[in-house]
Amino acid sequence: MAAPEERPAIRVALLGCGTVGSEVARLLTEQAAELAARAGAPVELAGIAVRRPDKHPELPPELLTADAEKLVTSDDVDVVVELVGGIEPVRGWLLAALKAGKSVVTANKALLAEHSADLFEAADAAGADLYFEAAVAGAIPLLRPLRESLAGDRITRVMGIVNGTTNYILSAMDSTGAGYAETLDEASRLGYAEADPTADVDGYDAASKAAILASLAFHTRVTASDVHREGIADVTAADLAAARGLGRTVKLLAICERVTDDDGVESVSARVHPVMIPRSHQLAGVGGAFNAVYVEADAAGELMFYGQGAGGAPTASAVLGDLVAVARNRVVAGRGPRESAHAALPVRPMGQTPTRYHVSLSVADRAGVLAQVAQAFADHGVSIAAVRQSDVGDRASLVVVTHQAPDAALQSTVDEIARLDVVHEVVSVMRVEGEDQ
Ligand SMILES: NC(=O)c1ccc[n+]([C@@H]2O[C@H](COP(=O)([O-])OP(=O)(O)OC[C@H]3O[C@@H](n4cnc5c(N)ncnc54)[C@H](O)[C@@H]3O)[C@@H](O)[C@H]2O)c1
Ligand SMILES: N[C@@H](CCO)C(=O)O
Ligand code: NA
Repeated sequence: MAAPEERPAIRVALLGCGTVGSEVARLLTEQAAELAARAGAPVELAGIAVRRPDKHPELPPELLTADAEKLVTSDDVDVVVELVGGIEPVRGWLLAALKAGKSVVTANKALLAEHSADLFEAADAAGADLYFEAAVAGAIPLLRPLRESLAGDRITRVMGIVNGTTNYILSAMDSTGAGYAETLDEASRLGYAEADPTADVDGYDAASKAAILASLAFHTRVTASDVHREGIADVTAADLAAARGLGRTVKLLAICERVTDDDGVESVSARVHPVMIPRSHQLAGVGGAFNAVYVEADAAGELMFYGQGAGGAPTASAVLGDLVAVARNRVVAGRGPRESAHAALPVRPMGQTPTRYHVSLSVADRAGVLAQVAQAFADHGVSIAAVRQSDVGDRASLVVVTHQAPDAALQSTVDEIARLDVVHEVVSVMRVEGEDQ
């Protein structure tokens, strides 16, 4: 076999040269010799598509174009690296590239969470590769472990912090005691939240990632619309104070589970919502903009993946890893893993998903109140795990933590409790994960 530098180069079309793309372009140039040695052939930029080429004096003008559509099907291109983001027009470009036999590396979780089936089909038909490690948890190697290293195991659960912006905000609210709006303003001022933080704070970003994780973990097509989504905008300083009182904290978690019902029928549940977890839980110690994901599998047991989930260079690391994998496959005329959706499990609605609740109430401090509250739980078939009462003047603060019950039963219980005359205020309602110490 010829030396790597003597083999025909793998030619790369880079779409987008912003936060992540500019780091990919830099590393491709600076590490050209090492990348060639690892891939088995030189990996070279054939073109870079950006919205405004005149705004990029730092890039070689002969590589720049505003016409991504034309670049992706050019005969001179083997691999398309997409770092533009969003669904249209990117979906059309990538389908055209795959149909033309180009392999695709992308960091685009929004696109993959909606359209990975079409993209994989196009890749399969043309014998091309589709890699997307950077789309979930940035630099952290997580998707390839799920697709490859754990392909022989049976995964039962994937749970973690997959959005750095919301983790930063919740960590700050926990340490300062400040409210949500105030903390979001501060995060924006410091550059930890984007100008439009909607996709992060309302949980859309995490829900896309949950869909991708559930699809890979359970060999089932799961799209973003299958994921139950709640963001952090309704998390209050009172919620964090209630959590603190119980030795817990609040995190926005993506939780993907294989659920088996009493008849042995399996389904998949995927959800994103704020959760109270014990401070002793390893995810509680994940602060600031970091990401961490737990994977539980039958044979492997528990695995934890931790690191930087965003940022130009960390995300570019994952993109370049994929690019080397794709280049290696090209050099030996092979292919990476295809879509694995053979299990085709049904997706369980949130209402039927077993969860546990923490409910903090301000109630009248008189005989029979606790009995009325307990009766509401009993009426909905919800079993109570712990109750704590403390007196505050003529009122009492009542904290109830439940055992697992269908989420819909827990919701109806809380609705009924809120209507009881003896309940002055529902101070905080939140799902809980992890054992109490
Ligand atoms: N920034 C991060 O930390 C991070 C982390 C993980 C994944 N991602 C994903 O990576 C992708 C890129 O993110 P980013 O932060 O680098 O975005 P960015 O906004 O910094 O860069 C986007 C780039 O796309 C180009 N572009 C936009 N429209 C175009 C068009 N019509 N034709 C050609 N070029 C066009 C822009 O010129 C710009 O260079 C997104 O899918 C994002 O979700 C980003
Ligand atoms: N906006 C995302 C970037 C990584 O996908 C975050 O805050 O984690
Ligand atoms: Na990753």
